[in-house]
Amino acid sequence: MADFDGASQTFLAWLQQSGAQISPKIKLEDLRHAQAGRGVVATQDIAEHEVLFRIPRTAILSVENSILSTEIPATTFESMGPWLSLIFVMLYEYLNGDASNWASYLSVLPTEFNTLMFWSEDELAELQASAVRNKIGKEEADEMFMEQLLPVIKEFAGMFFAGDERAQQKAEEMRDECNVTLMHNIASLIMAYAFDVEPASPRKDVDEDGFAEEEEDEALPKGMIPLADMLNADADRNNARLFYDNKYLDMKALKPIKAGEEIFNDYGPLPRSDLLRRYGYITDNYAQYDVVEISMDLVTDMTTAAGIHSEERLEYLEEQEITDTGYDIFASTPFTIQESLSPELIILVESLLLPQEEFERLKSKGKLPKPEKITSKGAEFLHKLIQARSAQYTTTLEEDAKSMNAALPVRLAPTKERRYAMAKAVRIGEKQLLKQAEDALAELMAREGGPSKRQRAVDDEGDVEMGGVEKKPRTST
Ligand SMILES: C[S@@+](CC[C@H](N)C(=O)[O-])C[C@H]1O[C@@H](n2cnc3c(N)ncnc32)[C@H](O)[C@@H]1O
Repeated sequence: MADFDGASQTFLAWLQQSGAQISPKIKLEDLRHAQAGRGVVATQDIAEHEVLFRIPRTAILSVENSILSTEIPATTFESMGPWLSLIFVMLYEYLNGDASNWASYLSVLPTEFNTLMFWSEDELAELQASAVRNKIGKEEADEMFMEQLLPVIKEFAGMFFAGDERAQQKAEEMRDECNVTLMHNIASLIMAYAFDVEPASPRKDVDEDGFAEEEEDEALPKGMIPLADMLNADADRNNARLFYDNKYLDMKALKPIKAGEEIFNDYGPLPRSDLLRRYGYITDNYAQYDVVEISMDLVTDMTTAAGIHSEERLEYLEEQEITDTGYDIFASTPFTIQESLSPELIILVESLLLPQEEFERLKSKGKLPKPEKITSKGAEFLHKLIQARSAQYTTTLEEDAKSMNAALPVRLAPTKERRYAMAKAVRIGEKQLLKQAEDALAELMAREGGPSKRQRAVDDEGDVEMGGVEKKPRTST
């Protein structure tokens, strides 16, 4: 406890010496009793728009501020991209130990994680058929470290190991398991802590609210922003946000905050599966963003079994940017097919069900079936598809509900039990979405007069112009 609080105090003192201004109305709190590490808490009432702390850009742990950027060509960083470049720089700072400018900051960052990357096989198995299991990316990261990071470390070994005469040998030793683990730890830190840092001079490509396109955010340099990254998050409890200025970054209150309340940043509208993958925790407040994915492989199996698979039609749908590796069902309240079912999936199914003549007619006009008009055949097929997706999970929703252990709150359970419980909450959320979709489709079929009784004739009003599909963003991969 003393070490933990001592490290917090040393960190805050270092940050202030580095030019940060921290409001006396906040403190860094030990929230380990709630499995939330450190967090920032108000010690006095705070008004809306009040600045909670101000961090100079020079204190950001980034490529730009690292000594490596003065010694290593910009093209090397460009070829590595923002993520790998920051791993490279953080690795350098970690290996520098107490000599690093950021040593006091690095010592308050965790060395153990609950993110999916670090789960054992039996823990991951509790997620059952959740698509998030295919998005952990451990092997891809290993490959990136070996094929892109190690060659750069070797090339600049003299600089990276600060003139050590064993520099080349040390660069070779970066392949060792303990060093690869360190790379994974740093990558995990970046995933849960780093910010996409807006440049000092404002960009032209932001919208009226100051937000950039997602692809442009991806190209932004990543940086570790001390203290800004000590804020936890909990879906709709967000009460603070970081504002980018020329020389400083200001964390400001978005609403009045009472003394004793925790200060929360916004990690985004993440489904609980993704929250677990990136941040290693979940809360019920994120259930509103839950998603279940139906893979294209399953769609292909089912369309083949139904005798409606058509390469020619899939090619056309690919040209129209309808096909994907998977299709999401989103949470909605109240649940509706239109809000929750991926329009691309509906278009795909309806296109494969069309009589050839009808398909040819649409194709010749560059059109697609309308996603808001589901035929009875379409509903019947989607219903079967959803049942098949549910069957991919090894237990049913009812079985999960029966074995729910209410005795111990998730946040207090020992690590393994907590991971099991978090995985179970994720898979239950996904199964609930499937059940809601199944029920809504069954209702639609009943309304339409039973399976296949009525098939909508596609006319000119029944199709959409190219590009007329409003896409919801897929969950990140
Ligand atoms: C940006 S950091 C926040 C600071 C972190 N609590 C610490 O001690 O370093 C993100 C990490 O904080 C934890 N976290 C954030 N919000 C949380 C919450 N509402 N409940 C539990 N843990 C949370 C998770 O471990 C997450 O990966």
